[in-house]
Amino acid sequence: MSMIAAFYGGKSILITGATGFMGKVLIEKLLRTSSELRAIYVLVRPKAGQTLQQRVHQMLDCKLFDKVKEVCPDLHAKIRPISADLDHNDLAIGKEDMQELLSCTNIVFHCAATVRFDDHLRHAVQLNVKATQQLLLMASQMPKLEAFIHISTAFANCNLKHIDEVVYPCPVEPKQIMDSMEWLDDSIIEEITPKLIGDRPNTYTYTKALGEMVVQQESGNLNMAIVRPSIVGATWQEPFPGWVDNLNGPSGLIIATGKGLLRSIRATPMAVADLIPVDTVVNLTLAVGWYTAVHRPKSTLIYHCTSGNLNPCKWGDMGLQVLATFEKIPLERAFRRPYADFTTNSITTHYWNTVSHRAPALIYDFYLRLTGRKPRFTKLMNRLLKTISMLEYFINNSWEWSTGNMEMLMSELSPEDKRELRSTY
Ligand SMILES: CCCCCCCCCCCCCCCCCCCC(=O)SCCNC(=O)CCNC(=O)[C@H](O)C(C)(C)COP(=O)(O)OP(=O)(O)OC[C@H]1O[C@@H](n2cnc3c(N)ncnc32)[C@H](O)[C@@H]1OP(=O)(O)O
Ligand SMILES: NC(=O)C1=CN([C@@H]2O[C@H](COP(=O)(O)OP(=O)(O)OC[C@H]3O[C@@H](n4cnc5c(N)ncnc54)[C@H](OP(=O)(O)O)[C@@H]3O)[C@@H](O)[C@H]2O)C=CC1
Repeated sequence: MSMIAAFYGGKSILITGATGFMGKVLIEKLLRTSSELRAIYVLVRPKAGQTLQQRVHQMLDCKLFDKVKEVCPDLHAKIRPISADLDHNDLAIGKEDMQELLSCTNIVFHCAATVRFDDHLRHAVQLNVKATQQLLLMASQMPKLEAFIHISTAFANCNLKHIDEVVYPCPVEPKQIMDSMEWLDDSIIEEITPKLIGDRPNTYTYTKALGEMVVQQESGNLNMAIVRPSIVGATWQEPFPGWVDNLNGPSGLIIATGKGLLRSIRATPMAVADLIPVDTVVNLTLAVGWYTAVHRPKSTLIYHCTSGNLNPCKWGDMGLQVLATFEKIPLERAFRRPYADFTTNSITTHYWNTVSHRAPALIYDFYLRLTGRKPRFTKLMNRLLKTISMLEYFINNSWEWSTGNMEMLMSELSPEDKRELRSTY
């Protein structure tokens, strides 16, 4: 058994964001490789009319957990759902649940966040800043806590071209931002949001940077680390290649290309596409948890989980690979033959959006109306173009992330654990 997997044996682990894309892969890896762990507490909010037990059962029923069920038949017993809602200042955790979390938790992985780029600043601050502060307060009352791992994003400081593994201060202190959200009304917050986020593209990257400042300022004596993944895509190898469960980041646009919906996108083909498979992010995150607990660094270390300076790929190459893949393995019921190209200026982008996106959607919806069916392509195309407008910033810029801490961590790993992590770089 790997040194890292053995470390988690007997441990009680608290995961926020467990029902999310990364959270599911984190749980799967822990259960598959450290089945001797004591318990995984998952903070889950009741959603879409489902109880948290129903949500957890539905989560464990997905294909991702097929392999785990072979090696960890009692996986349902290992998972302890805890009702919580990070939209509430007290996280809406019941008294008894809170007592158990405080008394038992050895490791915290804080993955929960709003990852929407267009979230209202009030909500983004609540989830990505205030909830982090609340969890740090909880962690400070955990006598058995060995490590608290905060998942941020490599784009928290995307307003810089070169980003080191340090926490960069934001112009306004997180406490002032959180306090102002208590009394400003939504319309005023909307008015001042552009000034507050400054040269960051959205509330997501801004509030992830604020969350890092809270970790730095309010972690006290906690044994902390921050992991900054870049653009997280489908699984590379574990538990099987190609698993993804959302349309975020590249996934939605790749599928839209395969369906023949996306025909052109404004991108800089020579810009670095810093993509990282979700299982690599999880492997690094578990290694960070182990290293932080065992070696107890003197300060909060930040680890860039990025590929750009170790195994660079350009958007142009990625686009060609996407098209070649769909040539070989076409998606079912495609709207058109997959073909897409990059545009590099606003005029050609506007032209191709009209000719290749809006017009065909209008024509097809007209046909659907004529044949008595509900039109839907114009709405879908508008959403796709809105998504692209949000993502364009990230595919027309390049960043350089230092990876000293990540490479130091790799040097501390056993050959077996190193192989798991190096499989991607
Ligand atoms: C030349 C060849 C080209 C080949 C193509 C390859 C191009 C790849 C480009 C990849 C670019 C990737 C850049 C990513 C950068 C991320 C950087 C930061 C990473 C992080 O740290 S956080 C994780 C990333 N976060 C996100 O990606 C969130 C971004 N999304 C949003 O913020 C919202 O989805 C958005 C964009 C504001 C849209 O909101 P909204 O209109 O409200 O839509 P919903 O999200 O509610 O979804 C409504 C509806 O649409 C479906 N949907 C969502 N996304 C997509 C999509 N990308 N494509 C198609 N359809 C999509 C969704 O399923 C919903 O459907 P319903 O049926 O449920 O209504
Ligand atoms: N995906 C990516 O490309 C990248 C992600 N990251 C970071 O990784 C982490 C996980 O991201 P990812 O898995 O993609 O995100 P997802 O959107 O897939 O998951 C977000 C998780 O947070 C939970 N959550 C959201 N709001 C609440 C709430 N009010 N109360 C309780 N839980 C809540 C969600 O629960 P529910 O299921 O109930 O909605 C879900 O489990 C985030 O911190 C993100 O910033 C960093 C870099 C890249």
